Amino acid sequence: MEPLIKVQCLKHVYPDKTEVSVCGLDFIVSKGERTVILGPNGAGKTTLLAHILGLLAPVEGVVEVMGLPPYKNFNEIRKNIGVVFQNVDEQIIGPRVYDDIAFTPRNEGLSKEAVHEKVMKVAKTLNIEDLLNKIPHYLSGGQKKKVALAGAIVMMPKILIMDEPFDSLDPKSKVEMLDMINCLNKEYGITLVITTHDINLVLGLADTIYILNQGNVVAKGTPEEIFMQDEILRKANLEPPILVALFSRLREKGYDVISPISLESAEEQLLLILQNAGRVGEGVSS
Ligand SMILES: Nc1ncnc2c1ncn2[C@@H]1O[C@H](COP(=O)(O)OP(=O)(O)OP(=O)(O)O)[C@@H](O)[C@H]1O
Repeated sequence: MEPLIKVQCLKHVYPDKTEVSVCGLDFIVSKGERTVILGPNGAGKTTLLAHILGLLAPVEGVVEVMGLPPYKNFNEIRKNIGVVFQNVDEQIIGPRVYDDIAFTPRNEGLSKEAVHEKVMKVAKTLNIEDLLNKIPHYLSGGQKKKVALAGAIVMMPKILIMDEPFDSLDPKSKVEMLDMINCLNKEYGITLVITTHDINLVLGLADTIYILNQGNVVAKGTPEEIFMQDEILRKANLEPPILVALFSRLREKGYDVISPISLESAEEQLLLILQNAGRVGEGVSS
């Protein structure tokens, strides 16, 4: 099956002559996949997203979304992609939250009733009905992210692109955002492409991870595969999630554990170790 997104050895030159390349492994995203892009500052993650969105045109290489070069088919491609930019202030434009979310459906010429139905549905999905009358400018950072997400998915796009969705969120809001994003993927089949520096959230978010470093796509794999590759991570200024690091230390000490992909899997394995040591239920305190 044709991938939804394909990028092969992309080269971009910004007006000030800064050259950015995303070469090495091909960047391929299939329908329904949750793809996370990791990499140090300046690796080219946002540049890659801008190409997928058709905001930039490559000097060399292939960028295709649904088989088409996005920059040449901007309107058609953008109908199928929702986006939440890193700085959401730049994308929230409505005088009230309701108008902001209603922007795209109104633009598409939907009737007043149809627009209202869409806005209310997405507000309910993201649990932001109480914000609809507010002035976006005065919302908190986390609320703004949710409003931007609502605007991005109000037309239920095939693909959702998010640049640093957890940036500046408090721990509880990060988990809420993570759950919302996963729900959009699970319930509505939306394909996800996400960049983040929040490595500890990646285990619960990614089917596939790509690592970008110094102009190259240096690794692609499942979280389990990626977080085993210490050398690649180190070179890209990345550290494995804390749970993965802990379990690799346990392995080094001879415990028969596998890298956990969730808190639940870590808990299960730790309880087993404690059970085998005969200490579960003893209220271990030392
Ligand atoms: N508009 C621009 N004009 C000139 N150079 C730019 C522009 N936007 C980005 N760059 C440069 O392109 C390179 C890649 O930047 P990009 O924002 O894609 O990296 P990133 O991986 O998203 O970084 P971060 O993790 O810090 O967000 C950097 O060297 C950056 O300075």
